[in-house]
Amino acid sequence: MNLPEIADLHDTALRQRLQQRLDRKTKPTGSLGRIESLALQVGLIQQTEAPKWRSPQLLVFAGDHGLAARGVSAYPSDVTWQMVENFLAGGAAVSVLARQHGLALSVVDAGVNHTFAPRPGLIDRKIGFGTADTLVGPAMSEAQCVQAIEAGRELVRSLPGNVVLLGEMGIGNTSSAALLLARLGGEDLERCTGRGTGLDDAGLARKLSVLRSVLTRHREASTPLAVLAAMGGFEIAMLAGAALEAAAERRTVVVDGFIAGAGVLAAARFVPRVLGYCVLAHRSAEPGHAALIKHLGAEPLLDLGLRLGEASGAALAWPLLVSALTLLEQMASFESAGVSDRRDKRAP
Ligand SMILES: O=C(O)c1ccc[n+]([C@@H]2O[C@H](COP(=O)([O-])O)[C@@H](O)[C@H]2O)c1
Ligand SMILES: Cc1cc2nc[nH]c2cc1C
Repeated sequence: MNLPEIADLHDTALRQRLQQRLDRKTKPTGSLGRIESLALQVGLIQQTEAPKWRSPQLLVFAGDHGLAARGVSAYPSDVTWQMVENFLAGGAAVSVLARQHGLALSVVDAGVNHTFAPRPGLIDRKIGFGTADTLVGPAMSEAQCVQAIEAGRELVRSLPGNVVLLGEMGIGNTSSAALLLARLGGEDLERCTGRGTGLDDAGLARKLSVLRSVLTRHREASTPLAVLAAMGGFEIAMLAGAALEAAAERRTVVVDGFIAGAGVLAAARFVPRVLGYCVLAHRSAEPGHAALIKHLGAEPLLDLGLRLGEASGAALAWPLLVSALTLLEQMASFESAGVSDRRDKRAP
């Protein structure tokens, strides 16, 4: 597989200049908290003291999962294609948020078990009509997995802009994400597995038992590609490819929730530097996300109890990303505003 080169972000001189620029703004040092580290990160990604957003692209990768037939989700697989129709018709949460924030929304058919009529906003990169049942064999062949990663890369290459917001849709994909986290992150499966779309206690116990058997079934899969092929999904592999290409092109990568994060974890097992380009939009209510966030090494922007997916958290976080760069650009400095930057020596 062809993997892209991703530059490191260790330009210490630029980091210092960005930090100085932030520190000269009319505010107590560091008082804009996470917004400041965000502006600094994006400045390093864009290699400038004056970063700007251009043509943000909201991408929702959709795919079906053979394992869904095992009762690991509260909803049937048909919801995947039905929600894709809803995204395109403008009625889903992400459609509303994309409209509200003026974000270009593309829905990518990575492998939904349905044939869609072509239309604007729908990108056909179908690898298959859903993955195979990972309990009986690999979800996809390694060749299909490479095809999905490369399709994600090629897709980003074809889009304008310097920031992508990545999300997904796929009934059963919290199972894939949990399995990837367990195997690629070395976490206990119990810590990685949650209720997804809303399983009850019995459903959660069934899901855990199915996933335990899947992990045993694929205990021999050792390379990141083998693991992703065995237990991933078409939409997850394609999202991983999109993240890799975006980082290689110095685009900022805004990562939605638990499943999108698992895609980025897989991407990081191929090229670790991808993580420096990622902004985690939010902390998902799916319990495995806490462990995943540790592996991704970044502090999420929002913590709203979201567990929807479809890039809705990324779209909700977007105004914060806009604010970070607008503040860096437009806030007055102590000098320009004539505000004293000396701390009061009388303070204890
Ligand atoms: O992004 C998240 O953190 C998240 C957490 C729980 C569920 N989801 C969404 O719910 C679907 C997967 O849930 P499940 O129960 O079918 O595995 C899929 O379409 C995801 O977009 C998403
Ligand atoms: C209705 C519904 C909408 C979703 N959006 C993302 N995952 C979803 C799962 C369900 C079930």
